[in-house]
Amino acid sequence: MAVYTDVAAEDLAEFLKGYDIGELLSYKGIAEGVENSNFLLHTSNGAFILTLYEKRVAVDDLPYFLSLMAHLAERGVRCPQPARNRKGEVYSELAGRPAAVINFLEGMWPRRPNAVHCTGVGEALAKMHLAGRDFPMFRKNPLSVEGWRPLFDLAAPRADSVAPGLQDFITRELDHLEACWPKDLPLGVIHADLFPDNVFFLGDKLSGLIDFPFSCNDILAYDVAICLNAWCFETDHSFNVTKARALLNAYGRERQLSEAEQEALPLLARGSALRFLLTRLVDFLNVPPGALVKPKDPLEYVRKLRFHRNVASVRDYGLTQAGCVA
Ligand SMILES: Nc1ncnc2c1ncn2[C@@H]1O[C@H](COP(=O)(O)OP(=O)(O)OP(=O)(O)O)[C@@H](O)[C@H]1O
Ligand SMILES: N[C@@H](CCO)C(=O)O
Repeated sequence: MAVYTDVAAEDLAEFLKGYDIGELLSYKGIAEGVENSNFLLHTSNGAFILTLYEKRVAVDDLPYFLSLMAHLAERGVRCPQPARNRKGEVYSELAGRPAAVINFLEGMWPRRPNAVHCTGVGEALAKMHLAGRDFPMFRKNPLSVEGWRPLFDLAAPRADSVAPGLQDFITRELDHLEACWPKDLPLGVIHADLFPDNVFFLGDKLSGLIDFPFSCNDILAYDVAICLNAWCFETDHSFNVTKARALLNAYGRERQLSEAEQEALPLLARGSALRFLLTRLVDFLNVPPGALVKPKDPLEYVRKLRFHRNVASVRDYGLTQAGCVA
């Protein structure tokens, strides 16, 4: 359960007096997520989510992703909206952390994603990329290729305690990706963490996207690669090409991937696998004492990375050749 920071009832009640969202009736910590502390609030006006932003979220970045959520919603992308307090601010401070209240989104994230879910996420991702084209703010991705080595430095000395040879494996991968990372692919606003637990469905119909603190400006196809990793592998670690084809097809119907983007997919997927391997490894080695959180398995992403290293062409992702979908 991700509650790193506890909130006393009287502090929360005081904090909520600054908002016009009703009287606090109840609240509880949410048993999901690993990054931030989340609480479900019930007030006399309905249900809300309170987030206290933790280590990976800089206060200066809050206006970017809270404004992005408003921008996307105005363009038809379903996502929660930040509430404004009586001073007009979308975030303020609670229990010593930056905190925001957003509206509760109906739906459930899929515990066992199928090809229909993958179609939904491919379509929603492309629509988000298109809706982000006129978003005026800019945020560089701190977890893109330049950010990986500093992250690795935090974990390298203890990496082999997680799996023998891991330090060497990551070093070689990092050297390769830093040398070959693509420079000329289309850029835009990306979600950067669109995992199944961040996409809600009502039945088979996608009801919304959540969790924007990693959103930033980066290579659009990198976001597609993140989704391939997050949605298209089975629990036995095998790659499911039917799901990948569904995701890529649906994405392509809204925003066609260029030939260069398709050719770069295996490399982008390797990079995305390394990014999540590294953040998971750092978290695994540094669980804060007393935090109610179950760290995610870094080695899952070693397996995914190995898969992409052996990908010979985009056919392995369900694409017949650049520009055509099988
Ligand atoms: N707007 C919302 N409406 C309904 N439930 C929400 C909403 N936002 C968050 N949740 C609930 O809180 C859980 C954790 O939220 P979230 O994924 O944002 O946590 P996180 O720790 O910031 O992220 P993560 O570990 O996925 O990066 C979600 O799985 C969901 O159950
Ligand atoms: N989605 C991430 C955690 C939040 O960034 C992971 O599964 O490693």
